[in-house]
Amino acid sequence: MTAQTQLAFLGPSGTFTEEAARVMSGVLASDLPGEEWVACDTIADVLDLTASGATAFGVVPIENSLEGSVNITLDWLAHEGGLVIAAEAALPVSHHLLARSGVSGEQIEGIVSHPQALAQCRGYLRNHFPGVPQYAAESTAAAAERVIRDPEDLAAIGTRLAARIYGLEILDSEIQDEANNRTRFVLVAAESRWTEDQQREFCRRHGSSKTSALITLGEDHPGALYEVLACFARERVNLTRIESRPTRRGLGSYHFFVDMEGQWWDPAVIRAVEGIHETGAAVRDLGTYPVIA
Ligand SMILES: O=C(O)C(=O)Cc1ccccc1
Repeated sequence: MTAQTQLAFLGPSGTFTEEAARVMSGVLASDLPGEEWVACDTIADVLDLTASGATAFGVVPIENSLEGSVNITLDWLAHEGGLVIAAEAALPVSHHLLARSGVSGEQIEGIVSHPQALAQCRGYLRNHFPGVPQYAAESTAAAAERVIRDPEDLAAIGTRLAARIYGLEILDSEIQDEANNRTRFVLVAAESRWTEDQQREFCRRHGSSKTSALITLGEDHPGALYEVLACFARERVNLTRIESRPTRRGLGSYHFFVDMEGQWWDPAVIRAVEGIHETGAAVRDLGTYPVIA
């Protein structure tokens, strides 16, 4: 099996990320490798494997409508480098409470899940399981696996599919605090193999496109961010998201993730990027890609 046929995702089987990968492979069809999918233990493992070329693509969560950014993903993209976004899908996320068969709600000694899932059910857990300890897992399906083998009577928050795969019962369903809970997932590929030509072809075949960039301001001065944003405004490039993350160079030092409508090679985007460089800021292309769901 070569890397060209492999897709890495946050596993084990039964995660939301796997669901997103399945939706992406349905839409992208022959453009995605169908032969071998690799379940990884952590988001960082998915990104490492894909950046190293061991797998052709990776799928990870990047943002949730209730909890905001998945910082591990953003920080990896900023600090490790070598990956670009090849596609995006935003999917509804419903959480369920899963326990071993025969274990009732009153017996639950702890709740385990991915931190984003615990956070998205914060109100429910406060009302129904006050004082019950919560444990973080690398994914919702890893949490379901833990419920099977842990000597304590734990419950996991996870997908219906995880309940089936791991033989757990659904104690309660749709327990997320907001009905309209959505998560954005991204398909990533190594920058060295996912060239601009491939990005152009992918967008041509799969429609609407969006561009992500990482902006690092130059020397600190009043209006530095304003000057950068003015470049987009001047060229009428519409931003759909701006998110700051620490650069790790000390308190008060940030870089900015920006999503925009349009393509990296559009004349207006090219002019905006040139203008940003003139302000002393650095801009890194994180990919132009189709939004498929
Ligand atoms: O843990 C999972 O199943 C994931 O795919 C990560 C995640 C967790 C919570 C909401 C969306 C994605």
